[in-house]
Amino acid sequence: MKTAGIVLAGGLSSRFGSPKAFAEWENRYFYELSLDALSPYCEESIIVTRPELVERFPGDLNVTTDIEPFMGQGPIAGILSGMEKLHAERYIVLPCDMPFMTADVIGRLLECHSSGVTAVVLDGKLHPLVSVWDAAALPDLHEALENGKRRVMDVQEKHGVRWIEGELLTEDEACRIFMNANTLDILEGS
Ligand SMILES: Nc1nc2c(ncn2[C@@H]2O[C@H](COP(=O)(O)OP(=O)(O)OP(=O)(O)O)[C@@H](O)[C@H]2O)c(=O)[nH]1
Repeated sequence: MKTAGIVLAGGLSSRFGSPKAFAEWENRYFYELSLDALSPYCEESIIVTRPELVERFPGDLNVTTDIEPFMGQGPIAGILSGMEKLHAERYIVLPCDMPFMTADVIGRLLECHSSGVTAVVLDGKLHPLVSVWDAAALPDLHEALENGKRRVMDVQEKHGVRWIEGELLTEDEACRIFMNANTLDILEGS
């Protein structure tokens, strides 16, 4: 079964103040850290970003933009666009703003996935973007966006999302690994 990775790297990064894909942690760009976490499990990965950022990525990477007419319509547009442009039977999706995500956690998430959609909940907080999707969800992503619905979770629920909780990682790990670097302050405090 072909598994592909999708790194969500669009959006405005308005809280962060500069494109989060090119924020750095220990001399690695965030997008590189996401690709590192995905690479052991994905034959190929694709980065879905804003048009003006495409040229900033190295030419040997698979980089694309949200498809029209859903450009910039949130993470759901990035997931749909990644699936449209890179064909696979299942996808591991990661936002580019979780720089401490590990390949080990992604491996455990994948092990928990059987069919439909699998995503993460930790301490009652949902992380719908850290997720595994069967390609069968693609028509429903389309339909949602065509109807102006942008909530990723609505599509996940339609596919009987399995929320993975304690089996994925310990409480100590969770806090840091699932840290969303939405602001520079959060990153600087790490
Ligand atoms: N491809 C794509 N990715 C997106 C889009 N909007 C957000 N993302 C990505 O989805 C993840 C979560 O994004 P958010 O933090 O909610 O939004 P953001 O636009 O990055 O940041 P803010 O402007 O501060 O809300 C990040 O990895 C973003 O890069 C979009 O319209 N298209």
